[in-house]
Amino acid sequence: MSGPVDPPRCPFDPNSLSNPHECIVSHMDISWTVDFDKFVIFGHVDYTCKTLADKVAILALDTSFLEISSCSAVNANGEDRPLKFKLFQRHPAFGSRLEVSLAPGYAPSGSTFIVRVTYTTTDQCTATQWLTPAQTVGRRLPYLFTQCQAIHARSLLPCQDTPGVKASYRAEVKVPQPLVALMSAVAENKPTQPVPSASNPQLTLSPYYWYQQEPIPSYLIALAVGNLESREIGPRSRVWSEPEVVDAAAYEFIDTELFVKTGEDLLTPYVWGRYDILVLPSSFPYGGMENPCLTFVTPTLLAGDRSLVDVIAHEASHSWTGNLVTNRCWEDFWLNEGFTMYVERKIIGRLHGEPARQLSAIVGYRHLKDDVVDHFGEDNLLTALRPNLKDRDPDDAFSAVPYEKGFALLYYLEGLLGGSEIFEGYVRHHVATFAHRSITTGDFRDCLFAYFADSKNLGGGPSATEKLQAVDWDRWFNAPGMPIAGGAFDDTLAKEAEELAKKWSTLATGSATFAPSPADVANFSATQKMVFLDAFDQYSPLSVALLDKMEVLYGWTDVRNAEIRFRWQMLCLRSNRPSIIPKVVEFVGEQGRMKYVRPLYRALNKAQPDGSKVARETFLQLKPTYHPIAASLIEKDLGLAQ
Ligand SMILES: CC/C=C\C/C=C\C[C@@H](O)/C=C/C=C/C=C\[C@@H](O)CCCC(=O)O
Ligand SMILES: [Zn+2]
Repeated sequence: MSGPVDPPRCPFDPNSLSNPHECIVSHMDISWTVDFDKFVIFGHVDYTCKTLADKVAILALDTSFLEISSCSAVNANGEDRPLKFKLFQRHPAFGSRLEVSLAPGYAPSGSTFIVRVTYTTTDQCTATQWLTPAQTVGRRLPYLFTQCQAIHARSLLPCQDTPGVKASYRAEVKVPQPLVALMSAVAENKPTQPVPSASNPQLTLSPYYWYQQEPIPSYLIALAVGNLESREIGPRSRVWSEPEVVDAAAYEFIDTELFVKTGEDLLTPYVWGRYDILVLPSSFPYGGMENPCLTFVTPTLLAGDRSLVDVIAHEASHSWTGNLVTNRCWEDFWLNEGFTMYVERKIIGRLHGEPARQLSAIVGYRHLKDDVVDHFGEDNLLTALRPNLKDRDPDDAFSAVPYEKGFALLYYLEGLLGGSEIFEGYVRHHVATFAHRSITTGDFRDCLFAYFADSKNLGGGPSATEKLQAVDWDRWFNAPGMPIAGGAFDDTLAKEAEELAKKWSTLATGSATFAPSPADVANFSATQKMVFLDAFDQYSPLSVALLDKMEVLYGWTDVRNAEIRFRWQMLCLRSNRPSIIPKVVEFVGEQGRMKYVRPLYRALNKAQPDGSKVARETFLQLKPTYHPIAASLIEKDLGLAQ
């Protein structure tokens, strides 16, 4: 371990310590063994590299909490010869730069060569969560899954951990029988020969082979190992999960092909071959993760009535925006998520009509307001569409901003430039132009200007170019706070729910003649119920007596839809309704999706009289069950860590 604490950075990515501007990795051959006795993955990776300059002396890779055993150069016959390497002192957020010395004269500009790094993960690695059998649904076998976005891939394998670099990969993964290994790639049909484990004579290892032929950024490398079974749900789709939930998952996600097909109709052909879904154990920290060929999702989507499948529309949309056209660094994350929200809502519009697209945008705008106004604060520079992430862990900046402010910008441009159909053509052009590339916000803007340069007049008045020149781009990209335009959506489907909330709030003042009954919400869709619960944000907190009455009439507490359950619990916490506390403790104990657990812990922490004590005690007890990313962020939210 040597070198400065402030090591050299990638010139186009403040969150990477690698050197792809000098020496770029274009392919990785991964060879891993998964060891559930020691909770480590060990093996080696062969990197196919190309030098982009003369006299390049090193290949620099990102690592985080990895133990590096050796580095070597591999020749065409597969023989390797040792190379010197240096692991830098750890940077607190970005890990340890690994410098592999290339022999002098070894790599003149443009030459390609293979470097092998042999290593093992450790118990501090943040990309992996190892679950004991007791933490799985079946309670019989252990489970491992990875989550690499944003900068956790470096704790799974040494890599150029920047979305600005894309590489294909092949993998051989050995796992103990009878576990199954899945990756973000297409399975390779090879005869598999089980082998005895070198460290545990009782174990036999099964090898699994995967190939991702499309170059992808490191954050899309994914692995899951567990007792996994699948059901076919479409011509290119299977759903995978533990056997106990696989039929429920197949029921919930049966419409998956509709989303992928609509994405193709809107954009360009689907390039990834498979679109499979893996339903993870309940500690999975996100709603979904767009790992190519194999979307990872939380089991909180299993509402039993397909009411939360918009997340699949979202993850499928990433097949184009994010996975094919990728943000160059995490400061441009809105290009991934804003575009994906736009495409997701176009899919919703095509399948369920324009009012449904508008309703989804209304829910999203409210979510943005919660994060910008109530959580981060309107002056917080992290609420800029393009935040400065120098020396910042991207996880600390995560919010609804790149999603919903990004959507707001695109929706605003849609209105400015001739409406939904015309703008759809531009989004298709954006995807076709930038496919397989990693782009910046500047690339986006240049392409937009170029596409509309020929459109003289869209709907009267100034030309498209004049309209685009008048946009305050600097404010859109760099100013904190709510978007400078947007928020005005068609409320055909939201009105009734918002009016119902208003009636309840007038009950609070004692001036109303309104007599609520279960019939009020009987015909509401799940999304309308969300709008209803969200709408109370604009009114004073309801009394506990009124919430008790609402509970009796509408029965929110035991609802299975996690979005509704979450909103109801937040509403009750805001009013310090004591009977909700055990329900909140139960909910944060049965799943670890950050979208729910983080705001719930924060609200519990503020609840009177002793919410803060309950929040801290509950968290400390549940911490070992949470994903490392979730545990570390909740710890900061509760003021238990910096
Ligand atoms: C402006 C924000 C700047 C940087 C953030 C960069 C990366 C974010 C990173 O920390 C990880 C994000 C992972 C997201 C995965 C899935 C989400 O789409 C899930 C959304 C929430 C949910 O539905 O549970
Ligand atoms: Zn997304």
